[in-house]
Amino acid sequence: MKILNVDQIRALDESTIKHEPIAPLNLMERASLGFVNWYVDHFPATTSTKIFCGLGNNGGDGLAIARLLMEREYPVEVYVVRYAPRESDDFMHNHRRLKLITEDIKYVEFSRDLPTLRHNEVVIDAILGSGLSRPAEGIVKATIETINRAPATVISVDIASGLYVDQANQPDDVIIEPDHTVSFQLPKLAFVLPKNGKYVGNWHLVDIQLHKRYIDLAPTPYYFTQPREARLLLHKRERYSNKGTFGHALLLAGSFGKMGAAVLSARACLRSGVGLLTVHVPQCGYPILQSSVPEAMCQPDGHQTVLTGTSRISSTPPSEYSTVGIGPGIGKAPETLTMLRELLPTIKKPMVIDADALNLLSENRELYAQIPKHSILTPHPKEFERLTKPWKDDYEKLDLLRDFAKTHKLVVVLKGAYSAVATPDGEVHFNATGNPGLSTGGTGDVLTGVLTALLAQGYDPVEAAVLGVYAHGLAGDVVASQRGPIGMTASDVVDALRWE
Ligand SMILES: NC(=O)C1=CN([C@@H]2O[C@H](COP(=O)(O)OP(=O)(O)OC[C@H]3O[C@@H](n4cnc5c(N)ncnc54)[C@H](O)[C@@H]3O)[C@@H](O)[C@H]2O)[C@H](O)CC1
Ligand SMILES: [K+]
Repeated sequence: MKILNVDQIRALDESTIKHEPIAPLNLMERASLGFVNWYVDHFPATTSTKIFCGLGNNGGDGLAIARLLMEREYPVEVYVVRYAPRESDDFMHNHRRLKLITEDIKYVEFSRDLPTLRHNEVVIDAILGSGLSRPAEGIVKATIETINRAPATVISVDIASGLYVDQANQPDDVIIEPDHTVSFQLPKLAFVLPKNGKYVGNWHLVDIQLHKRYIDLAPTPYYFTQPREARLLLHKRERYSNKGTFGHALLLAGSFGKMGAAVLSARACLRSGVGLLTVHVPQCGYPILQSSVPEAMCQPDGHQTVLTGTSRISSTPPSEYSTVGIGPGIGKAPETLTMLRELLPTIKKPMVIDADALNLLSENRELYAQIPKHSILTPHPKEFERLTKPWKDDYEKLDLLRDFAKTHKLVVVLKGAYSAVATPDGEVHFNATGNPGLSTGGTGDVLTGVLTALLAQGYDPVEAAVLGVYAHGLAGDVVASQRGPIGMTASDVVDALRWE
């Protein structure tokens, strides 16, 4: 599913009006009805509902929503925040329609006009929508502050008032902090950026049949992966396949005290359909890996506690495996850096690079050019900062991410809420699955194992990253639903991986 920018959203609106064709007022009615259907599904008709409307089309939506809820006998109060002398045409039209069914529309010009908001009521925020062009001030600001202080449940129409659709807010901007955002048809970039969490709440999309052809043709680097889209990437397993069909992966992982990372990664790799797996570990890890992951072959390093290289031990060079995954628990010993230095130029296929392998790279940036093109890197934000440089907000981080992936022709999975998969072409695919329970030790090692397995099976690296991140997050969601997010461990996530 595409994520469009604010100009495209406006043009999509116009394109729908022109091509369907539909009168703007009827499109507003359709959007408002979509919101109301969602609302009716979530809140009973006894819910005391206060709707705050601005003077533009977001406010127009609010007025239409008020009328539609009144028709359904919800106890509704309407507050129009009068911050400017002019209203939009569709606002005015809906204002007239609402006045036909109620005399009781309240106007907020000064703070004293604001009502007291209680915990057992719902506030619908229809003050400002995608038309936001400057920070909230004056009575708009005072209204937003009053709503944010209130114990009421808050639901924003389309987007929280004060939040920009696709550009950074300033730290002192006043923005609604909703419990839910009910938006129209397509997600907005602001919804998937981690720092905006409290300005978005739980977000939901209602389909208002905007012009499909416009959406299909609209150029955008940003996508939100829906479950259906991720599942389409899954390869079917042929009936007459054998373990050779699914590749032979080499995983370089572990060091003294960090063998758990190797075990988790290996187990995840095997649970993700790899045909054969060889794990290269320091000698101290040999009995650990052999006994805890009997399905994997184990190759001990020449060194007791850290990884130094495969060449003295094995006659099969890493380049002969279907793919190589490196990083979980390897530490940053000088010998391990030497190994990485020697390894990278020999690998001609995309590989998976994680954790301390990324840290070693960031401390030796001349190695970036040696990373096989289209390899998958899986940094968390701190690791990504080390690979690049600090950023001032999520939008700058996103630019850095796209730039880095494009410049080095890599697939970069920036982990976090809505993990972002950046492609060598400069696209970014935001992932829908996952929950805060995944912020626990070892889940990153699990992801490395998953991605290594997918590359070994011949998945295209971008598809592997999108599908792998989706499946990993989904496994986390399954665990969270069964035992709650707090007690979740990385081993649980491995066991919950499913491919169907
Ligand atoms: N695209 C769709 O899918 C549909 C969207 N709808 C709704 O329309 C709004 C966008 O409406 P618009 O009139 O363009 O903008 P706003 O209502 O957000 O703002 C009105 C107006 O206010 C001015 N303004 C901007 N910033 C401020 C500020 N900080 N303080 C005061 N005033 C400000 C500016 O001049 C704006 O033009 C969208 O969100 C949906 O809710 C349609 O109803 C249906 C289809
Ligand atoms: K709003």
